[in-house]
Amino acid sequence: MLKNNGRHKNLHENEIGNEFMDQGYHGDKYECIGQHLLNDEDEEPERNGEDEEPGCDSENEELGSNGEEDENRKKIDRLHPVPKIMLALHGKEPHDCEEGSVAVQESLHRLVAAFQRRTDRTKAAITHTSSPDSLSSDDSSNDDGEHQRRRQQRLASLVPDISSRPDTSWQQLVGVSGTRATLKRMALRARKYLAPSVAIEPTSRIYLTWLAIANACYIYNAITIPLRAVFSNYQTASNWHWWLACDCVCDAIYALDVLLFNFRVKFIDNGFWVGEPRQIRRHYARSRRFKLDLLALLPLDLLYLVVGPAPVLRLPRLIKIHVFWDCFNRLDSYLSSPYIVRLTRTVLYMLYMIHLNCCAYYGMSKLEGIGSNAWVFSGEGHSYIRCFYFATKTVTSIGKNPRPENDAEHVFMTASWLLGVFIFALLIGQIRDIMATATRAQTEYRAVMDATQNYLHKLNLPVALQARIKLWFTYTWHSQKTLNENDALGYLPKKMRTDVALSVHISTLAKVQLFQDCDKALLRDLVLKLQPVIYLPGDLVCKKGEVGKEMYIVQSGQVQVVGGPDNATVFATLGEGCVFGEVSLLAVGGGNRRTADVVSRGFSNLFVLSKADLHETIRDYPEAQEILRKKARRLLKQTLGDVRRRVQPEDDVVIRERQETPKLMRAVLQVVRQDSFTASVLRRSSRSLSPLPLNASPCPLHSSHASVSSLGTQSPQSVHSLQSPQSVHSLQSLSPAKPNPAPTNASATQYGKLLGVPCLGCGEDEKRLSLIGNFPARGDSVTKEQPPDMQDDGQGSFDDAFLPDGSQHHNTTAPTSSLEEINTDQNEHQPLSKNLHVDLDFQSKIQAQEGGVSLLPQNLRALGRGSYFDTPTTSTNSFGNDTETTSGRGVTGCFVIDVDGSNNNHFEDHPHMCLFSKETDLMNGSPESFSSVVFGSLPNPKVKPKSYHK
Ligand SMILES: Nc1ncnc2c1ncn2[C@@H]1O[C@@H]2COP(=O)(O)O[C@H]2[C@H]1O
Repeated sequence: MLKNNGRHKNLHENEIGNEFMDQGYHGDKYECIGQHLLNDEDEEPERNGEDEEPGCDSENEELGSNGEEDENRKKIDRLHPVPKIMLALHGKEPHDCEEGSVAVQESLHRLVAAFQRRTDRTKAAITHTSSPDSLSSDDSSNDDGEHQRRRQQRLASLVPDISSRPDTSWQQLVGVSGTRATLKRMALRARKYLAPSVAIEPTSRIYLTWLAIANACYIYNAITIPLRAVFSNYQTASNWHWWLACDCVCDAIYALDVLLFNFRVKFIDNGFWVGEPRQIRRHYARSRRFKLDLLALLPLDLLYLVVGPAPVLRLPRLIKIHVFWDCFNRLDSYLSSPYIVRLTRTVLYMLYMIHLNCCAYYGMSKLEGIGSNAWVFSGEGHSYIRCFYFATKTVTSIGKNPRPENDAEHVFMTASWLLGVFIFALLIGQIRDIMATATRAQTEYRAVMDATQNYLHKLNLPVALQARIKLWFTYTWHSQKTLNENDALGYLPKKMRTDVALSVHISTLAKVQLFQDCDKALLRDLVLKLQPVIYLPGDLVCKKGEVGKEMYIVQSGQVQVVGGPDNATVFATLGEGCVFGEVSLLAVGGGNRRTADVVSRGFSNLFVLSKADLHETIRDYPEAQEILRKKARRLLKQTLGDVRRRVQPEDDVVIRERQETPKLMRAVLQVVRQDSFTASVLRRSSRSLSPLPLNASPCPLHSSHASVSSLGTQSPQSVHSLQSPQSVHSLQSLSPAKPNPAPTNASATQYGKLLGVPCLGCGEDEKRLSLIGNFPARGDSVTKEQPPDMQDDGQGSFDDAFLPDGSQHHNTTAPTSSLEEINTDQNEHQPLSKNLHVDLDFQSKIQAQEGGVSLLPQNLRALGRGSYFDTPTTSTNSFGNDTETTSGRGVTGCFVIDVDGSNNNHFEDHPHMCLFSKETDLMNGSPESFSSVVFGSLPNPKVKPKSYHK
């Protein structure tokens, strides 16, 4: 039992020792824990004195201090009693296990003693190296209590640092200099690597470092052995012990290479890395390399004792040439510029050949006698330099050498020239190849760029465009050193290409919200489909209205989402990791058109993802679809919001000042009967005339339904005050930019006709349109910037084109029409009021229709032509599925359009819009043909549709 206890003790001691030795910093952590434990006690003033006894600094004294050890033991007993569970596990009662617990406690006591010893050393080191003021106080002060407390505090304040900054605190705590600490760390690491049971990775840095060391020894031997053997003036009796020392070091490294490294280097067997030490040893012992290594270590140098210091005896050391090759091969694959490694190796070969030739020449000269004839070395100057010069001229065949005079000299020269012709030429060729490979990408880039420029030149393209193309080439080359990144990875298996692409672009892709929120597999699926593209400053990446076929991720640089006149309004600036172009790709707005222009701000590197690739991939990831859609909807909403917010302040004017009533209207007013309905309508519709009192109207219809008001000079407040069911409602102007032109003759005629509409077309049972607007000039637009169907609900409803408060969705281009609504029904008014703001971008709608997106039929359906124009019409309405006969050719026509997008053409249920066309029919005519567009509602919502189809 006692023996066992002793074994336990040793075991624990060893463990503790190993822990400290192996773990370096961790050991310090334990110190801190120990210190912590002790600090609790140290806080008590009466104990301070004990801790700071002079004996604490001395290891031996401390160990020998039984009193303190007992004290520690008590502390441990208090803090760490032997756990009952341990006793239970051993099936013993506490009193039965006294001996066992003694062993454990012994170990713990030793552990604590070791902790405390080191802690005290550390404390001493810290206080010793602390600031001068603390030092001075050390010297001067005798009131230890205060000083010790401060030291305790300082020490305690270091504890968190110890855990957070292993390296520096480690150095601080052990009080060693940086170099010593580094050396110690390296030694620990080397020890870890060189532990007998540890296999070494052949690609590890430590093995590569070792190979470089062994290679240096090989090069030393390769150069010095022939040199010392031939040039007798290099190794002399006075310096040969230095050579001997160097030789011994190299031999030791050779031996270590065999024993420490080659017996531990992993190898591949049957496609598996073998790391089992016994197998590695067996494998190396059976290898050819082991035999060569042993041969290289042949201790012929021992013959020095017999024949004296003859460097030739070291020739076997040159057998280890595989170390040289191995080292360069590994460096080749390890370094980022392998060409430098290859070039170095080839140049070394060449220099070594010249070196050997030089030694041979000097050797021959020595044999024949220095300066004995014109061919041999004359003995003048530095022997090695002169011989090296001769050898260089001979091997490269470029120098004029002295003529050989005997057979041996002829043989020597012939061999040298052959060496030069074959081997040297080969090496020079190799250098050329290495250089060509190193610069191949650049050569190809130049060739492509030159060819492109020639072609552009031939095409006679504008110089500016040519310059941009050149700029693109230059920037692309300089930023990624290739014109097509994917080319370089073409030979790799797909999985590996994915890994490469992921690791290359991970910094960007990690910022893409989509990839963060979705299945990680989505990223892998998509990454190879991302095509890198570079855009130059000002390049248009997406054009509003174009069909979206790709979406983009910003890799670097910035792009701007712009809109408004001259693209002057920036909706958003998108940087690295941002995704754009997905709105049209996912048809979130109901169409596949780009909703905004996107411009590259500077040089931008983008990833492009085609529609097909996106759909193919996210088909399997419904959550990704949802995220993209949500984001697209949000963007769409935001863009619309931006458009609305950024409209010119003038556009916000709901009611503008009335313009003067045209003369023609006044003339008409004069000729019609003043108490007629026409006169009443004209007055109400006029810009400046006061309407007659409503009850003066002879028309029963209007007396009961229409409350017409001249709103020309009313303030918005007054408009609101008029909003009774029988009142006229708001007047909207979409056109601040252009004043309403005075009607031309033609339009004046129309205008006149229009003004006469209610009475001309009005039968007793027929209701009329009582809305009159100003005529915009031909070709003027009354459009909105945003097609109404591109709303975020994806349904394309017109209602979504309006702000929640029903305020106007303003045109930012050049709206011109001033509209006036006369409504008789408050309930009717509300939706109509909205509809007055409807975006009527006919041009874009018709384009959209041509592009295959049926926006128009869904939202604008001509339901009928007004009967108040006398121009015959012949065409048939073909909006949507509606087959009603409507519309017509001719000068003008009135179309009542259902604008609520419900495809419901019942007048009773829906507000309507009246649209006047000057020429041709609405559907077949070009958008420019609309000379005027006015909006309005029916005075009587219960009117029958057929009333309008006369
Ligand atoms: N307000 C905005 N903020 C950020 N991006 C936008 C905004 N509006 C539009 N976009 C992006 O610009 C893109 C233009 O093309 P898409 O309509 O396909 O998709 C659009 C969105 O991705």
